[in-house]
Amino acid sequence: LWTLRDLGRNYAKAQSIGLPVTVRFVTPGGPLWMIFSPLVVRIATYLPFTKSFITKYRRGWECRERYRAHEEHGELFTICTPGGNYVKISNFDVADDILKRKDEFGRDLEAFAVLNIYGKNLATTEGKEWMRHRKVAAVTFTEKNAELVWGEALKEASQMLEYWRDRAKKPIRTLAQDTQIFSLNVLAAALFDRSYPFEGREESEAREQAIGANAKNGAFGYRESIATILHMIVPIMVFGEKKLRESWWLPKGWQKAGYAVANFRDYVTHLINEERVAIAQGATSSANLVTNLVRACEDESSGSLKTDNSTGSKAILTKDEIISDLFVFAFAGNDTTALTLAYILAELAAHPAMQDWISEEIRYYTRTEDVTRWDYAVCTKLKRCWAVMYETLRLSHPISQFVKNTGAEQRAITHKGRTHIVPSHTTVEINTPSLSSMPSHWGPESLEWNPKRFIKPVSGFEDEVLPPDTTPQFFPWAYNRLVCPGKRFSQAELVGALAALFRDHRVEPVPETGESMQDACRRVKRMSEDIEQRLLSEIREPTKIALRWYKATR
Ligand code: HEM
Repeated sequence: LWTLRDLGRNYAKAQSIGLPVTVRFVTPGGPLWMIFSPLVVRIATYLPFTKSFITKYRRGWECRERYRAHEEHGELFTICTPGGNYVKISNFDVADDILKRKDEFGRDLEAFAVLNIYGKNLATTEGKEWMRHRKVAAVTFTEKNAELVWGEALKEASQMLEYWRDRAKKPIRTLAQDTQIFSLNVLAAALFDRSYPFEGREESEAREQAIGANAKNGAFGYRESIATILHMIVPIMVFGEKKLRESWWLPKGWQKAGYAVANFRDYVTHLINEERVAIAQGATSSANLVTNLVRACEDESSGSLKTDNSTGSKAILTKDEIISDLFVFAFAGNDTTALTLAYILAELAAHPAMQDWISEEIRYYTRTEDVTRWDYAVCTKLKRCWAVMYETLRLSHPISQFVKNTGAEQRAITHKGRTHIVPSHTTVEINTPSLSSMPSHWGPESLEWNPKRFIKPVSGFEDEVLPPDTTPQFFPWAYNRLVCPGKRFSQAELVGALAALFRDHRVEPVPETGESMQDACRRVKRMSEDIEQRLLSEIREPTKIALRWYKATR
């Protein structure tokens, strides 16, 4: 009854906006629904007449429906739920207007509170506080750092390929978990300058058992800590670090998460102190993110080193804020890139001709198969690899919605000459899967995965033209003030991975019994675009994609 009362109230508010209204009986971001919806939806798949329920209620429906929901309800419409109203936007001008009015359509800080494990940071602040973090982030992600990422991505991807060819269980069904290990290792190098050899999940479990798994030490301490934190972020938020560590009655894995939080803090604190001493001694250092972040803060301070947590008069970030920002870089930078790489590889497996198309270009710019000799300058030359990355993000993006909130006041939105007043505390979501698939903008074949749409062929590789990576009509990394600080980082990582994997090798789906290769490709394409939203949007059943890597013959 309570739910129905809230739904009734919200319906009245939704109608006042003057946009078409559609009702959902559960709140998509409600914690209970987040936990139980996969189970509820799975049960529904076994029942008759549930197709429409599954289409609307399975989390991440926006990624599967793409522009079709807006075709049915209009470019702007309101979803009314018991927990609040959601205005969905699929119009470039309105989206642009909302993104520009950052102070009016701010972040839903409550939804982001989960990232405050180490205190407030770039992703969980607004206004002046956000500007302070943002200013430091802007000088932290340097081209030198992207170069470091490029080198590590090449190395890790070559090792991952070796694993897939020689050591992994065949056929390979671990695409999603392997790309996560890849991305975690690249992140370790970029953040801390620590290089880890690629190893499959089973290999690392065997190694852990051999050395006696302990979250507090071991050569892989940092990497395991961050992986554990990312995996257990919800229990960490609910119970807190101390309770997780001290509650014997909680599952062992949860206790381990408590130690992982402390472990990451100790590790980073140690590195920050080391860096501050290096600065005091005038030593030059590497371009990793810890170094860059600490140096950016020290440059702004009076020069006096602070090993305590005081802000002083000039230092821009305290030590805790530096730790929290580094954590959020790891959080924002790991799964986004890992999931994107999984999408890319699945799409490429389903489109063999595109593998040849990018390989041709990679071979043109790399004269040797020794990846350690591939200069960072090669990265921006591989336009076809960039096009593959763009096209995949266009159709399958790990962050499907730009979620904004009207905050304490009502806000006006103008659409096609009509002004709509959106009440206070209403969520406004820019629906990118719809914007990036509308046939009116992308053409009648908007749902086809075709990277060539991003390349203007002229004559020869050197003259091919690639559009910018962010415009108001295509913004996988957001744009203007909100642009992702890790944009270059992720581009170097993804293009590096593609170059190392596809120069001399190809991947193909392993057909099921009685299935032709063509049908297997179609199935893999379908599965790679069957997306479900967990924390981010990801392939719903990645283990059902079976792959095989082989050396290309020429
Ligand atoms: C394919 C990979 C990636 C994609 C598609 C991506 C996309 C985005 C987008 C769209 C936003 C804006 C979100 C919003 O305003 O609601 C964002 C923000 C952010 N991204 Fe990325 N990102 C990627 C990789 C990375 C990496 C590798 C890092 C860091 C190592 C990173 C760090 C961040 C941070 C810290 C923010 C928040 C910025 C702020 O609040 O000012 N991202 N990203």
